[in-house]
Amino acid sequence: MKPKVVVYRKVYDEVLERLAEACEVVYRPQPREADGSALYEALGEAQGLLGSGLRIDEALLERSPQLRAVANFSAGYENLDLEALQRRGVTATNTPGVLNDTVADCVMALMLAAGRRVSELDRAMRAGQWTTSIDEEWFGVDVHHRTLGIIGMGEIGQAVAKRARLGFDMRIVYHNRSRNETAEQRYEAQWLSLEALLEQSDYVCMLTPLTPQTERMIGAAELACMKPTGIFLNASRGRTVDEAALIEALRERRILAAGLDVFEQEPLPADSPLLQLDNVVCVPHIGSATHETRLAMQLLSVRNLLDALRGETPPNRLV
Ligand SMILES: NC(=O)C1=CN([C@@H]2O[C@H](COP(=O)(O)OP(=O)(O)OC[C@H]3O[C@@H](n4cnc5c(N)ncnc54)[C@H](OP(=O)(O)O)[C@@H]3O)[C@@H](O)[C@H]2O)C=CC1
Ligand SMILES: O=CC(=O)O
Repeated sequence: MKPKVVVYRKVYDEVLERLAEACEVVYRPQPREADGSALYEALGEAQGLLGSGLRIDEALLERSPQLRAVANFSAGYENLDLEALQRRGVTATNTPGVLNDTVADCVMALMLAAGRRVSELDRAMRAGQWTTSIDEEWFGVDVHHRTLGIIGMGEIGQAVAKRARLGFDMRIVYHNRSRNETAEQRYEAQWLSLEALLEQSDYVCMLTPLTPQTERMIGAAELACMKPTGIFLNASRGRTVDEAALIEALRERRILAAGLDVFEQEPLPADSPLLQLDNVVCVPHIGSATHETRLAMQLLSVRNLLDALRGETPPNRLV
């Protein structure tokens, strides 16, 4: 008998077709902000679960006694309670790697847009404000030859460092718990303490996973270490930053600008002060959101799930 697999997010047809070759597929796509309750009835007989973002913890596992494998199609996996999964012998996987270049492109877009004020000036033009030749009021700051500080020099961090070093002649500094020799050799990246990185960088980019150690790693004290001309970028998770402190620093112009792909609450509430600040460029968590990359992530999650259900070790096993 084919194992029953519940898919809880919208996926490409090709993904459903691939799954259906080996599994009985129950397709229950629900928006990311839904609480999962519409899914619960399908979970009773599920042996596999595929999607991203749903909190998978003891309470959900309690409802899914047959579950053997959980496949996240995302690099981040803070939605998974790995200890609970391990206790129950459920294999869990994510999809790192295939999205590195796409997320790094998005980080560069945020860096360029924040530095050169692309969104703000686009809004000004549309409002009919370009009436005379432009002066200093609309000038931005350079990206090339500046210092980029990457907090979390992992797979995506290195893809950002490559673009910044080889394409924009930037100096790369980074902060990890351990040294990244590849980044040091390939991109002349220099390890710094967090404080030194914040003090020396023109652009600071957050790219750690969300963990108990990185939650609110950037708060008022850290933002105060940044240059007043510094630009803060976040493509990790919103909760790695104290968003209220960031808003305050941007509002008071204690830092110059920010480029944000991720937010404490997603979707970002329409009344968020971030949306009122001209020195903020926001995009709605689109780091990996191209068709090619989303399909690659989903197909990798299918491979992970099928391997796990066959009793083989999947390429991206977490537990
Ligand atoms: N915006 C988006 O759409 C996307 C966002 N992401 C986010 O980016 C994150 C990173 O992805 P990826 O590059 O693949 O992950 P990696 O695991 O390859 O890299 C994470 C890096 O963070 C460092 N790190 C972890 N904990 C700490 C800490 N406490 N202090 C300092 N550094 C730390 C690690 O180094 P060390 O262990 O030495 O400390 C590692 O170098 C994901 O977890 C996800 O949250 C991912 C994809 C898309
Ligand atoms: O945020 C996206 C991810 O892949 O993680």
